[in-house]
Amino acid sequence: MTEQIVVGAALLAGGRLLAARRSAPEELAGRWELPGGKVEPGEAPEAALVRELREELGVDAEVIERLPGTWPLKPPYVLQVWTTRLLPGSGAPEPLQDHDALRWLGAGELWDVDWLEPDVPAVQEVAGRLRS
Ligand SMILES: Nc1nc2c([nH]c(=O)n2[C@H]2C[C@H](O)[C@@H](COP(=O)(O)OP(=O)(O)OP(=O)(O)O)O2)c(=O)[nH]1
Repeated sequence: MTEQIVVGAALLAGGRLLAARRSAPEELAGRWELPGGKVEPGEAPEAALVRELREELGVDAEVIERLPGTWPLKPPYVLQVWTTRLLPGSGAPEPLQDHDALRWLGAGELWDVDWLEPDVPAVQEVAGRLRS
């Protein structure tokens, strides 16, 4: 089966990471993730990220760089993560779609939320960057 990419955004601002709490489906609701979603056919992953951030959070963002790693989700999906930042003039993120809460987490707060398991290595990678 061909892998299908789910893109996740490590949205960074002022040394903090944005975490989003899923509102659906039932088995994922209440768990925290990096905002993002499925790449559409013919779409570049970076473009999918920008689109998903606009749809889900109402923000204008840009992609900075890919975090090393590809993490398995429910087949055929795999998670890949990019650091991103808000563009000047963007509004603040709001939980418009798929989420019912957002939190900006500082370096010492990254593990205060119940991340979906596949996100844990990505958040560890971000943790190293926020400390340095
Ligand atoms: N967006 C996102 N999804 C994640 C993460 N970690 C993780 O296990 N997932 C899972 C949850 C979902 O089963 C799947 C992504 O689906 P999604 O519902 O976010 O995708 P989408 O916005 O494109 O929605 P749809 O087209 O299916 O309605 O990957 C993560 O950090 N971000």
